[in-house]
Amino acid sequence: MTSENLTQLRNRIDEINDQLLDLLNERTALVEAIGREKDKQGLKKYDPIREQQIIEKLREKNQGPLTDEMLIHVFKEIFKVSVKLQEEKSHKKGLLVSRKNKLEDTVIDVQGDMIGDGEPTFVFGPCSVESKEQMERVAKNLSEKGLKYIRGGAFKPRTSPYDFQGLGIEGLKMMSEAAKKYGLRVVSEIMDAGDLEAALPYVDVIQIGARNMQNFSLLKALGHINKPVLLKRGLSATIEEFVNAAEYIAMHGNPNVMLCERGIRTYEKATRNTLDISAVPILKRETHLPVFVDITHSTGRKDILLPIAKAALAVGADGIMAEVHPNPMLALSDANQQMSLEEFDLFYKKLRN
Ligand SMILES: O=C(O)C(=O)C[C@]1(C(=O)O)C=C[C@@H](O)C=C1
Repeated sequence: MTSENLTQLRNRIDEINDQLLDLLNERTALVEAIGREKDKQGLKKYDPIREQQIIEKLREKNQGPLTDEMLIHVFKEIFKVSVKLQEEKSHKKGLLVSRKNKLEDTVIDVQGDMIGDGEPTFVFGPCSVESKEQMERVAKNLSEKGLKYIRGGAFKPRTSPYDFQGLGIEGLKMMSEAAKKYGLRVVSEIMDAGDLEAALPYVDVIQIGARNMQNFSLLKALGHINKPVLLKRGLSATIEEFVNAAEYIAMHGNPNVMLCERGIRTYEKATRNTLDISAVPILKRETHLPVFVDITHSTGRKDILLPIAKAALAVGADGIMAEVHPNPMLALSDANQQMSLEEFDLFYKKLRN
């Protein structure tokens, strides 16, 4: 081969490279547009079926001298960089609830009390609202301790449909009455978007239970209200799924979301659920939202509530939730795991000292 010949061939290669570069850039712009569309639809970036279809079509058309093996190799590399680019673009944008989008902690104003401002928040009360007397006794006890919140379930998501299902709006009215008398704020679970409007006058923080963490129509509805939401982690939800559930609420217009780690399902039977203590610092690092720990549902046992509450605060939880009942043995739900008022007095004293 003369050197003149080599130069000519290389010149032709340079021309083709220029065309390839233009085509690759045109392709990359389309890959970016597809990535944005996938973000909107919540689809995964990597789509092996689509990649397989592309390769099959190209193999049918391939006239050589490029072998099928070389063709596949080249396109697999193209797909790899395409997926990487789509993922990078999507992460850069970040979720609304992500630290990447907002560096400072979200502090939530609940009727003048600030949650997430560095001072721990305590939310105590019975599993279920059962009577006026019960709520009166608990509210009085809480206010004597200088506490600011009361919790109680009026809409109960029970495993068995034959178990007590809660007093509904009547229950919320009872709790709200006791709360007003003692200057407390009400935290209570809503299970159905249809109950939101009726419940709002009686509730200061809407709790979404573990079983509804991925009830997307309910999450969307919460985006349209102007009350804070305490979102509990689903029974088997990953941290990523939990954060995305919070994003649903924020994305639909309500930025006042708090997260609550309440234990996850594992093979361990010594506790009702396994408290994922590492979720607390991870959620604090990855999101700017306040993080609570429900020490009652995560453990399901009263004898370790104190060390668990201390551990939660030590790893950065903004708040603690626990169940307290004037007469736990007669409680209509979760009788074994609620503290009596006497047990609660001791627990709280030790926690604060
Ligand atoms: O078609 C898509 O869904 C794309 O994102 C484009 C593309 C490609 O480069 O052709 C990139 C990544 C997917 O794994 C499949 C195909």
